[in-house]
Amino acid sequence: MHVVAMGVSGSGKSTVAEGVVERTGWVFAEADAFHPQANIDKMSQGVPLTDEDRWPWLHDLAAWMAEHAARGEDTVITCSALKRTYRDVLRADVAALGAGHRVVFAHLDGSAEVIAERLEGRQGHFMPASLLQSQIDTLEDLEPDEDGVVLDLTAAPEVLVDRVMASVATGR
Ligand SMILES: Nc1ncnc2c1ncn2[C@@H]1O[C@H](COP(=O)(O)OP(=O)(O)OP(=O)(O)O)[C@@H](O)[C@H]1O
Ligand SMILES: O=C(O)[C@H](O)[C@@H](O)[C@H](O)[C@H](O)CO
Repeated sequence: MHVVAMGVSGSGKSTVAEGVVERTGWVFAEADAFHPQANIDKMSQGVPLTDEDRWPWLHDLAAWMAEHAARGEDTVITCSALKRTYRDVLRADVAALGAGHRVVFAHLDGSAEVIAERLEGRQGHFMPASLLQSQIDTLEDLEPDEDGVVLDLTAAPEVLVDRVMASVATGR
């Protein structure tokens, strides 16, 4: 089982992913830790990443999940995973290991206003609130054939973790 907490910057991915890790003890990674410094510098300067900036990063994350999957370990990651094609990359390496391995996306979804307030209240993070609009413009919702769940990001973190665990428990 591999859970990807997805959504735009400030949507609550880290909060939910950490809650899932507390409950399950699954191996955890923040996608931000996989960005090359050039990507972090770009975002810090308020410049949105391009597809070209994101592909190697997404492939590294997919490989990381599959390495753990191959050892029989479950994982939880945070990753914006904004486009369908990005999620296709994230799923691919684990899927190649065969049936029985799942990558479940948990999309933290909500209004720009609530997210902007959260970003403005947050200290010490490289991602400026000014990039929120480009994140929203880039976001493609989960499609019906994708294994995942859409969550209302205004719910309490414990409720969000309950929903993720319920969708993980449901076979696909
Ligand atoms: N369910 C929630 N209810 C209320 N506040 C929340 C909730 N989830 C997260 N927050 C707050 O919103 C802010 C952003 O959350 P968080 O860092 O988890 O988002 P993120 O999607 O991981 O952001 P980024 O992608 O920029 O790292 C934090 O200050 C966090 O405490
Ligand atoms: O795809 C992207 O543009 C990036 O992943 C961003 O979403 C940030 O890394 C993240 O949201 C900040 O923590």
